[in-house]
Amino acid sequence: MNILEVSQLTKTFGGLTAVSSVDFNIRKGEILGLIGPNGAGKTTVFNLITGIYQPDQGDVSLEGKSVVGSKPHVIAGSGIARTFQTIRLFGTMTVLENVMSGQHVRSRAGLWASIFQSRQQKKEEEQIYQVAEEKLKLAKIWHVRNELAKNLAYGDQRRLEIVRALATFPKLIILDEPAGGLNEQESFELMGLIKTIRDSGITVLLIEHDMSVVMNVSDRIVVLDNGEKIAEGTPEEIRANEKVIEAYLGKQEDDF
Ligand SMILES: Nc1ncnc2c1ncn2[C@@H]1O[C@H](COP(=O)(O)OP(=O)(O)OP(=O)(O)O)[C@@H](O)[C@H]1O
Repeated sequence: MNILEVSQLTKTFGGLTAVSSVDFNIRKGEILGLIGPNGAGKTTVFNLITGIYQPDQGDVSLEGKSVVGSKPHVIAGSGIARTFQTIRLFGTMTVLENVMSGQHVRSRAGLWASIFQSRQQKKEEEQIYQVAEEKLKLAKIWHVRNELAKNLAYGDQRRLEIVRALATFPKLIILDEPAGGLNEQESFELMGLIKTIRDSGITVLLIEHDMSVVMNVSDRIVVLDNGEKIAEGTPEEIRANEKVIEAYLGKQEDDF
């Protein structure tokens, strides 16, 4: 069963076709890797899925319902969470506060309730705390919950970003280059976290340059080149695919 379906997706910028009639599906519960050499169209696809760009043609549907035309916050609210290439944490808040603040937008207690600290609000506050605790433990950064986010090691900051996204109960999480800037050990830990997320029932779309990470964690991989899908398959199939090898050899041999 598919959670997300991308069909005939096309986006042009002036005379340049950044994404051209791209089709792929993400199955419920899988880790799908989206890769391609520089300028292949990965970021554009990502922006089309999350509603930052509108496609010129084609469709994106979440659980059978088109999200094209919806604002990014509406798409986020319908169950697609994302992380950013650059870190966007609240540096002067603690780790725990960063996660809890992300969930407050979803809490139901209104203005009167907050003024009078109703029982309902206390209950919600407790639930928010419990979710934050559970997700921080999952990402193995619970022990630094009282540190300011800006004081965390780089790898932990990236994990915290993922936790913030997880705490909004997404059906699908899109990770945008999560291994960027990580050292080998941190990348290894990240791979473990991505698999743990999938095992907890959340579908993952992974957009990533680091080929060893993509090959290691993805159940399936979609490859873009010059805005077009050139291959789709298991990591083994992709590794042996002539078109993929050619696309990478022409551009960034070292990555492959
Ligand atoms: N806002 C924009 N305006 C004009 N051209 C754009 C815009 N965004 C992307 N492009 C162009 O579209 C093509 C695809 O770019 P995109 O950023 O989606 O590729 P990418 O696969 O994410 O590349 P990278 O791995 O380098 O981030 C490139 O030729 C790029 O220059």
